Amino acid sequence: MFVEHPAAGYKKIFETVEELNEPIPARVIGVLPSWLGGSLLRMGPGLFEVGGEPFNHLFDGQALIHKFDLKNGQVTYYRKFIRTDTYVRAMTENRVVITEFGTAAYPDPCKNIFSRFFTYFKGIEVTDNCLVNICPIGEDFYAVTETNYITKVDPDSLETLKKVDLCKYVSVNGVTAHPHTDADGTVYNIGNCFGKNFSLAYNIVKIPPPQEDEKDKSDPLERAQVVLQLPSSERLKPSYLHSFGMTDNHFVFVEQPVKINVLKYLSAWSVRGTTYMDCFESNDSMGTWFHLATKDPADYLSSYKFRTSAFNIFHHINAYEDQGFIVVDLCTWKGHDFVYDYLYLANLKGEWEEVKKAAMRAPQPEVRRYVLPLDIHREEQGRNLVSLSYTTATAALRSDGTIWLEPEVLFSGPRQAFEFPQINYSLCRGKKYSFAYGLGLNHFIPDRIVKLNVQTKETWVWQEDECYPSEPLFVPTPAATEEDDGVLLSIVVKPGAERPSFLLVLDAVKLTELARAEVNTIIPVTLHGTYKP
Ligand SMILES: CCCCCCCCCCCCCCCC(=O)OC/C=C(C)/C=C/C=C(C)/C=C/C1=C(C)CCCC1(C)C
Ligand SMILES: [Fe+2]
Repeated sequence: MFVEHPAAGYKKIFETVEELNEPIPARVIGVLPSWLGGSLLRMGPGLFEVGGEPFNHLFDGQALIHKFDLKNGQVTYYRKFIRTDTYVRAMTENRVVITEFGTAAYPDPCKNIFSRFFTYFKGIEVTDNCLVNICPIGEDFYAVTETNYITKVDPDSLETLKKVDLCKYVSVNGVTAHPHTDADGTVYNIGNCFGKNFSLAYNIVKIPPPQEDEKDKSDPLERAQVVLQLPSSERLKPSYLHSFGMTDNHFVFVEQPVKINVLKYLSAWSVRGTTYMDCFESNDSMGTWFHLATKDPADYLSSYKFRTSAFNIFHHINAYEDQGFIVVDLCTWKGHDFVYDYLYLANLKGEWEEVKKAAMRAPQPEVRRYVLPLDIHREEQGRNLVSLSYTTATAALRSDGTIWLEPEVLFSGPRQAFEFPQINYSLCRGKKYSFAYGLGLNHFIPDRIVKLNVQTKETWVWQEDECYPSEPLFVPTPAATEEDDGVLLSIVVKPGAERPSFLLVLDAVKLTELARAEVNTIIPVTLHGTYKP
């Protein structure tokens, strides 16, 4: 049975806060591991209205960067708004100037009709509101959303350094906020590309790391290149993509039935009041397609046509190769109805009974394992090709040459999502693993931290009354010998408390609390982040 939230304290995580002029000290309760020194950096929305106009969607608020510094058992907290064009112009003109994900900008009412006409047809002003994640590329840190604009920030001072247009380096319209990084520092990402003559594709981008022996100080982005193009299931409608999978030798791309209508997108900007959200539509017949490619050399495995029933997919948990199979663990939402339709702030900030009612209609979450055979023979039609002893996931070749996948359910609860997944990334990326950590969403409200053993399905939970946590990041103990030897870091908001937010430090083995570092300010919802040792 899930926890009820009749006091609706979660509303507080969707409210505007001010940035800080300097880091503030936190009060530490409990004992921080002596080895835990570094910075937890996280991104999220921090300004939910401007000039009296509200931002409508969870992904519209202006990007706020947060930092908890941990050093010698002491903790400080700091936050700054990123000086994106979107933010600076909103502040200067005291209105929404650039259209956000679910909020449209209107022409300046103070300008005369001719100047308004020309601003209107000046073209697309794509948002640089980098509220989704902060990612290292080489020695640099970038705050990112999913457009072609990323913003370089100083991870110490939180100053905004520069706006970077990825289109200047590679052919993409945007990339995900979830790149993968190899052990040698190579960064991979994937993005939509609306090429010339409407040739649509998903492009995989590779950014090699700085070359140490050459004392290479050049910008790694200068060496970025598209290494592979994956085809789109529909000519003018690429699927929305939020993350992808990477094993030691393969890329996994899951093409979901949530589509971007490119014609609508390109014409949207001349239709007053249109937002990115208006350009999505569901394909109710394609189901979900899996695409595989080899990594080095990057090559699309076009003869494998993996299909399954419709689901939304935002977060890959992990993927790995085992005995000729690719195992893909995903946080799914059943059906083709778009989950983002349920993330308008008016819904999330409702009274508890309304929040529950709205979530009843939304797609239902499930953590699933899919298994893709790499070695397929024509004569094997109809029978299950998956021979891994530890999974019930199946794959069967059909007469039309496609391979139909059925998943193994790793975690399921009605309207109880295991989302914002994390793993021991440095040890387990692309490899067989046991543990995933996630944020528990109760009718979309984050109210617990969950650990899931993906092999046994055992779960562990941290939960406290009136507490609203965020994505838990795993930090390994130095020289750890076990996969879960480390801590989880999560920012928790407890609205009624004397100090209403804290950095929570959990022992990742059983999710027992080691320490919390409390601050005297509300910290609004954060989406993703990184730990900088
Ligand atoms: C932390 C708790 C939050 C509380 C509720 C959360 C519920 C979540 C349920 C599902 C999981 C969803 C995870 C999504 C995570 C996330 O961070 O998403 C943010 C995504 C954003 C801001 C995407 C922006 C994308 C844009 C602006 C895309 C623009 C484009 C098009 C639409 C088409 C043309 C190309 C282009 C410009 C890239
Ligand atoms: Fe995400």
